[in-house]
Amino acid sequence: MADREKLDALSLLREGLRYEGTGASHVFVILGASGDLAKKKIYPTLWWLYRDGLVPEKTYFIGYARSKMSMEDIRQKALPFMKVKDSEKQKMEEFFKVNEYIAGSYDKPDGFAKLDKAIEEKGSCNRIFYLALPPSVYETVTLNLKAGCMSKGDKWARIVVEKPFGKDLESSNQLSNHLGALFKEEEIYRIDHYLGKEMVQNLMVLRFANKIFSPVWNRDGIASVVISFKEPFGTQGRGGYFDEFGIIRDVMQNHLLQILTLVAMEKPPSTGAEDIRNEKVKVLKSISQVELDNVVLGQYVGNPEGQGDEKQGYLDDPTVPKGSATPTFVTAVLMVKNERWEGVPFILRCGKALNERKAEVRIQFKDVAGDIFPSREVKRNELVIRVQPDEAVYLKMMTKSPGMTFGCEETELDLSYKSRYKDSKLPDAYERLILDVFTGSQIHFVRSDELYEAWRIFTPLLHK
Ligand SMILES: NC(=O)C1=CN([C@@H]2O[C@H](COP(=O)(O)OP(=O)(O)OC[C@H]3O[C@@H](n4cnc5c(N)ncnc54)[C@H](OP(=O)(O)O)[C@@H]3O)[C@@H](O)[C@H]2O)C=CC1
Ligand SMILES: O=C1O[C@H](COP(=O)(O)O)[C@@H](O)[C@H](O)[C@H]1O
Repeated sequence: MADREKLDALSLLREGLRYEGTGASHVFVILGASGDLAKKKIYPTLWWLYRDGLVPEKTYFIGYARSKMSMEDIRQKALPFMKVKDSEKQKMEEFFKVNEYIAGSYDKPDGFAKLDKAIEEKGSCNRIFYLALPPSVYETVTLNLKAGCMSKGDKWARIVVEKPFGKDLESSNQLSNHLGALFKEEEIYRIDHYLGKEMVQNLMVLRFANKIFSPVWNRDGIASVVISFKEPFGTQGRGGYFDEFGIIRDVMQNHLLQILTLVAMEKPPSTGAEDIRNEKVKVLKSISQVELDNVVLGQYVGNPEGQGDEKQGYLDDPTVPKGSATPTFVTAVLMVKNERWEGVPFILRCGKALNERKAEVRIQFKDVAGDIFPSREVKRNELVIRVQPDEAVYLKMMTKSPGMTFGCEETELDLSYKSRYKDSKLPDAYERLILDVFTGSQIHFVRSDELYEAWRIFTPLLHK
């Protein structure tokens, strides 16, 4: 991490923890520590934050799951994803010294009593519980946490929940009601990792810190908005999970819809979490349920002439049930029915096993009225925000073809991060979000009413 960014993150950390007294220790508990997300994302992220001095002093980490494993086993599973340099080996040893693992069940209190005892041994501390678990066990686990593992005295506890937050409006409401009965909203951190991505976070700055965009950011200036996500690989053995959920629940209802809200919302009164989330909810409320007529669904098939994985269709994955009709691709048109956006289509598209990895937002502006150029070459302006790979913002615009000619041509005003910010290393989305959990910032987390609206928009389609 570049020095400037590290300083910013450190000041954020200090700011967030300012009122908690010095020397308060923190315990970060990973429930489901034996699993895929834990090894690929959570342990590596905790290590990067620890390595960069971005967790509070005296922070301890406890893994919890049913499997009889040792901390050494967990370490071996996570190491391939941790990107440890030779020069960091000593620091990594220190990191694992403040890690431990406890085996226990999810549905009985004994394991949670053991967990609480292990936390208590660290002294009076703030507690973060990260549910890296299948949603089927959220209810029992949170009941047990509430009953036996909450912080004491003036210390806080925060619960981090991974998507999927339910399967439709009804199941999501059930989960929300359950969590709402146990914890206050400010204790619940619903992660949508797209909210931790650099260019998704940049949307608000681009929109609200640039005078040039505000007069045209509406139905008078914009013809359409396309938000897309493409991945070049298929289910890769995650077919069991994916087939139950499908691409709409996996990507569109959460990641793409979150991006849409940031593109379409009104300017919030401040950058406070509640102000921003209030505006996001207002936009969602203006979106009507998606109609089947406005949707195209697809499922990838194998290419017999392709290379390697390309030969495999969705139904060739042994973890996918035979004959499944689960979509792996979807395009849907959403309309935001308010004064700013009436008539502007928001086209969301996402798919697995496509030709490339790309996520981007394309804002297409309207035609220039009364084109005076004889060649009729004038094309619409387009503002593209490339989320990944190679973060960039570029504006497609017309310019005079250089030289004697008076013709026009399309060109780009290009802000590519690789060339403009050569020395910056952008943190991973999970790094930002876990740091936010420590500092208590919910700006980039999903509030329960946002979730309600998101499911309202997609549930009828999903049921069809
Ligand atoms: N993996 C990923 O890339 C991503 C995952 N997520 C979400 O994160 C959460 C965790 O995902 P992931 O790590 O892949 O899941 P896993 O299937 O790896 O499950 C995590 C752990 O939970 C326990 N577990 C698994 N199945 C059950 C079950 N049926 N009943 C009780 N316990 C079970 C296992 O631990 P043990 O048996 O030791 O108790 C397992 O190691 C999920 O909500 C997922 O949707 C979100 C984004 C990406
Ligand atoms: O949440 C999910 O996101 C990933 C894509 O994340 P990215 O950060 O690599 O773009 C997707 O592969 C997965 O199916 C989905 O559950």
